[in-house]
Amino acid sequence: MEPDMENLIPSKGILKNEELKKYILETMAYPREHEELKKLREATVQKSEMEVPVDEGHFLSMLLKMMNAKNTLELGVFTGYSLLATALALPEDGRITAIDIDKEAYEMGLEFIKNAGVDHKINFIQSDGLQALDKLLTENPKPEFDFAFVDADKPNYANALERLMKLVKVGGIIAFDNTLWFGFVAEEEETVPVHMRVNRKALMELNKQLASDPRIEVSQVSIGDGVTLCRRLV
Ligand SMILES: C[S@@+](CC[C@H](N)C(=O)[O-])C[C@H]1O[C@@H](n2cnc3c(N)ncnc32)[C@H](O)[C@@H]1O
Repeated sequence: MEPDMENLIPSKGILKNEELKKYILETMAYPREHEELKKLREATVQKSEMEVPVDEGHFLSMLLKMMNAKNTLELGVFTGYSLLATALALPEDGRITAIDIDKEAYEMGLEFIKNAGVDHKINFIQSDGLQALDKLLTENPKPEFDFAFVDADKPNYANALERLMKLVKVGGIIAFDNTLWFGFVAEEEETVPVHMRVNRKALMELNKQLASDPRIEVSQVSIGDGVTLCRRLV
């Protein structure tokens, strides 16, 4: 094995053409990025590059507005880039239940969410994701969410799906982030950095499962790191 295969951190996202990535960001994404999203992104870069890319933020915003989404859920908040993009897209009386095991990162981003004037839409729950979903199901077993964005631990995506099939309304959308995992889902395992193999395997299994699940309509969107939209049919 190559010595750097253990720790290699590949370029973010599935688009391998750096010039095209730059073109998309510079012509369309950055010019329309909300000022507080930009500040949040710049503050976050110093911590890690885990947030959704700018063009994906626009995509989520457009989708939420097209759906007239009002009540949404997010699993995996980090410093809150996708959360702030969602909060800005929802109407004044919109509501987001945001779950993350890590409160410190959320609190770092909260300053920008407050400056954007949308913090009143957010109910942050510090918890393990599946535990929080189980609690929500016990408290209110009726489906209540229009949209759920899943961006937490990848090996639990399939477990989250089963809970979200009960929490998201029929006709609502469950969106899974990173489903193309840097493009590694289409590469041989030996070429994948060792620390990225567990997630690759989990996401490949999930993609297979989603493709044949009759309870949902699916669309694999090749943006960012791959987003799979699942529309609940039954
Ligand atoms: C990729 S980041 C989310 C990025 C975020 N959507 C954004 O746009 O900035 C993944 C997050 O999932 C959280 N996470 C990981 N495992 C979790 C678990 N079991 N339960 C809840 N949150 C978890 C991590 O703490 C981390 O903040």
